Amino acid sequence: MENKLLEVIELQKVYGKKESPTNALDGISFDVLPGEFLGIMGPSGSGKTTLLNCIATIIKPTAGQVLLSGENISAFNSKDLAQYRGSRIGYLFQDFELLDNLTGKENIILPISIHGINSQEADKRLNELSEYFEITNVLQKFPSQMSGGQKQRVAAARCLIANPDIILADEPTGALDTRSARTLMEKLKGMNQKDERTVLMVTHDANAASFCSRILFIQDGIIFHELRRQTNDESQDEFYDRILQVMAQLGGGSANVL
Ligand SMILES: Nc1ncnc2c1ncn2[C@@H]1O[C@H](COP(=O)(O)OP(=O)(O)OP(=O)(O)O)[C@@H](O)[C@H]1O
Repeated sequence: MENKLLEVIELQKVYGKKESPTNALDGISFDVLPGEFLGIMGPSGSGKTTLLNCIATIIKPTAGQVLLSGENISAFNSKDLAQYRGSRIGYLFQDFELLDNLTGKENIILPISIHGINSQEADKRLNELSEYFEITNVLQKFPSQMSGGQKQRVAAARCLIANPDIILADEPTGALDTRSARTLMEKLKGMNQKDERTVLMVTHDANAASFCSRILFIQDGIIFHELRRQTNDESQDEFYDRILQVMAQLGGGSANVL
């Protein structure tokens, strides 16, 4: 049996008061295998961000478990939790979340400056990631002096600097134009293929989703459909067409509904 990197087990999140609860996650369960590029799609309000935030320990689930390499993250003590947040997961946000008063370089190394990784190793990783994401020319610039695409590639380098086990990405192309979105997705996919880097990505965008190896469609906090790319004999364009078909069926005929 293949090892599971991440296991989401019967995860529930109820917001609000007893009289008017919102079941944002309704007992969702799935696994992520090492090296997978897993997409999560679903209509607005279906629980996608809640799911990522429970995995990232930004919010606490009402019930259920998340295991990383077999370890229950809700049982972590504060030291384990800091290590989990700082270096075992990398979070890529839709709106970049760079600090305005730090340069590109300072933003990228922030996670390891906090967690104390030796500076030679840090410089080596910074150089490799900057070249890979084509951001060497913006390392000395502030976010206000960068394009959206550059900001998101700086954010991607920051999320990889501590060499996390898994990247959690919430609508990473949501604030980008089509070309910058494509570049970002090609870079993430490249990382996934070259280093077997595991990615769990929430997206509304069928183009972005077509880079995934598998997609879970969620609605009302549970999985209602799954698509898997037939890697050997299905092109990305063919997979994109299948994603659009599911979106059209499930979204009432419009590919933009999800
Ligand atoms: N802090 C909160 N308090 C109360 N209800 C919330 C809170 N956050 C989210 N919800 C509700 O939980 C449900 C799931 O929200 P969530 O943000 O996870 O959905 P989503 O699929 O990410 O949506 P979108 O695609 O629009 O970002 C929604 O009905 C939402 O209104």
